[in-house]
Amino acid sequence: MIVQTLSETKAPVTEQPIFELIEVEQVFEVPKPGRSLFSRETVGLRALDGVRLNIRKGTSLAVVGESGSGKSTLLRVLLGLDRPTGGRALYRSKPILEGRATGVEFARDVAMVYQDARGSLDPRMTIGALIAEPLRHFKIVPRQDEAARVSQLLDRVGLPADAADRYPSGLSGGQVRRVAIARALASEPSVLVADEAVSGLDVSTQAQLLILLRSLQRDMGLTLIFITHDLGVASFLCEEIAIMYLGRIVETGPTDAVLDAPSHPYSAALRAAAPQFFEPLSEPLSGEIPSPLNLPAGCRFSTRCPKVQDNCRLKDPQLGKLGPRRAVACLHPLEQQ
Ligand SMILES: Nc1ncnc2c1ncn2[C@@H]1O[C@H](COP(=O)(O)OP(=O)(O)OP(=O)(O)O)[C@@H](O)[C@H]1O
Repeated sequence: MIVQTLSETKAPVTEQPIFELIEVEQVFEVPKPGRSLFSRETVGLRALDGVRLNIRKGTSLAVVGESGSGKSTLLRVLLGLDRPTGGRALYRSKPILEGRATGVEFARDVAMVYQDARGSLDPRMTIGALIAEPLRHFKIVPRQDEAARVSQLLDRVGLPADAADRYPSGLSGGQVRRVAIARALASEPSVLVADEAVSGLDVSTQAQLLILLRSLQRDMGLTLIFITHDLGVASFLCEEIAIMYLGRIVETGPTDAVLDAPSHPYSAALRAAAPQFFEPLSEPLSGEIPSPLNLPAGCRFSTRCPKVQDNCRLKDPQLGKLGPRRAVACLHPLEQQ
């Protein structure tokens, strides 16, 4: 099987991506392991390493990977919370700036639903005031129309209008997530970024929230970027998937195609580890993800890969095109049926 590197491939022209990550690196200086108490020696921890990703406008993308694979770091770069130490991160073809410098337009257009929804809401404010806050901040509607817009937003996320007078402490976990979604939608964003937005809830509440998020994404034409550990969630919610391992994207493409016939052994192992959704195809993953302070030589998955071959320990595979909208970083990708 021939795998070209992306830079060699002339992809057919599609719509302009809303986000582009070009060889993005994020290196954190951390205390050197085993240093003496008084030493200030540091080493670079490569949380993101040569990440290349185009996110098309209006798509839904799941970013999946084990703990420590770099999902949250990627998200912080996309949100302009951290500036990458290398490469380029673009939003609508312009560099993403950091913090306040991202500007009002970016803050309005790219909304976030945090994993800790309850913690992200001020417990002293009513739900109505919490949702009105971004309406006012971004001057979305005149003051006299705020209450009506709050009711509309509550209705859109499946909460009754009288929820506006309640406080976060009076709501269930699922209801609080709905409030966080309503608040994110208040600024009329075109991008919604959600970090494990349905984790830690019972299965039926999770299902209701996933149905809500899917209908919002489709009806409003939102670009949805969804971070999750759960392949079942990714497959239900997202048209596209990017699978991360140790700071790299190792496989990306349409979710159904990737999950039906994974090309990277890591993707296959993740799928095999989700028996509630899939028939096991290959052996589940064994061992821990290595430390990013001590990256394996060659392919970084080589220490755990059931298909490892000699050259995998020597050569570091780059993400290469595998077909239309599909790419994989593996020297010996699994054969596609
Ligand atoms: N501010 C930081 N300083 C130092 N190291 C960091 C920092 N943020 C993240 N890291 C390290 O970068 C690597 C990637 O972390 P990240 O939180 O992005 O992973 P993740 O895939 O989101 O994990 P999880 O699913 O557990 O949230 C980890 O080794 C983590 O310890």
